[in-house]
Amino acid sequence: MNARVIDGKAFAARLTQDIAQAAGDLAARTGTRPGLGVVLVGEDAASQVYVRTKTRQAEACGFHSVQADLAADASQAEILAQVEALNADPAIHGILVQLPLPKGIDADRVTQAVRAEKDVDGFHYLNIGRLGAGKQDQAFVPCTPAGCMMLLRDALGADLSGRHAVILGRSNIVGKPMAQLLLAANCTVTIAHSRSADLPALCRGADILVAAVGRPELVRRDWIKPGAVVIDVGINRVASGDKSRLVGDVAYDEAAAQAQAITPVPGGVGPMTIACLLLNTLRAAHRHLNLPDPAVGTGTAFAPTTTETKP
Ligand SMILES: Nc1nc2c(c(=O)[nH]1)N[C@@H](CN(C=O)c1ccc(C(=O)N[C@@H](CCC(=O)O)C(=O)O)cc1)CN2
Ligand SMILES: [Mg+2]
Repeated sequence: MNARVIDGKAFAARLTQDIAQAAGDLAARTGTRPGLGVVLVGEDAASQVYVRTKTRQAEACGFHSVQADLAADASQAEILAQVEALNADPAIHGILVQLPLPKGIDADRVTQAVRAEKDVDGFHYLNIGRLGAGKQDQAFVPCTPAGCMMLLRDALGADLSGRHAVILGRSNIVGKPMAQLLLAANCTVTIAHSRSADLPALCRGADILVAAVGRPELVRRDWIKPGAVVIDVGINRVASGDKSRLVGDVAYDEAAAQAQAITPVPGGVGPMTIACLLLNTLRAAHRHLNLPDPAVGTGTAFAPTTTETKP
């Protein structure tokens, strides 16, 4: 088999265009531009790139955007004061604090300080709870899993019912919310992690395999059921001669020989994370104005299935 490449970069570009259009419509109708506030602490090179991309793309969509850069040795009180200032700013509808935060800072304390209605990362316990209770339409869903769902539906169609989804990794940012979203889509869900017995055998049972463990090329050819769809969330920088290159959690060439469809790294899930952040910010602005969520991200290729609520 030669897998179809799921082009997350192109998908994200189309979605971002729709977001820009909807932001323009909102501004014309109400005079309100969606506002995004980003907090960056320290000088982690990758975080600087991600934050710059978020701010640049928000502005390209016509959003108002504010970026607060704090020194690596900023105190927890200083970071919390910055979050409070954005919470209080009526022009800001969405706030994110870029992770990871420097050692010594209580990341939970900081992420929980973001008001739930501005929590466009979906990290606030209220949003986590809404998602867990099957109320994702009222929640902000974390951006990476939201993007993975869109790519999955693009590959497999809107109805994922009955598929066996295996998620490698149980992080709060990806693995756990991904499990909730797949469950809401009526998949049978297995979460596998570092303590699970026989990871290759668990993965071989997957119609949908989502790898999010941060271990370069952990998933090999014989971990993949022929015809599976593979979503690679890993972004690992590895040495390559005297340079470095990015690889996912999946050995790409090996997996592409087995799978029906696969996301590349780079150019797969990563760009979707940023597009979904913009979409959450657009939704936050609509909710702030008591308007229904915009019909962006809900077209055929984006459409969620009805959630089965019976046990
Ligand atoms: N507050 C948050 N912090 C972090 C999140 C998040 O969603 N919210 N996710 C990651 C980092 N991240 C966004 O913040 C992110 C990571 C990667 C990409 C991306 O587009 N990657 C490219 C490759 C980039 C490269 O060359 O290095 C790709 O995969 O094509 C976007 C966003 C942790 N922190
Ligand atoms: Mg990627």
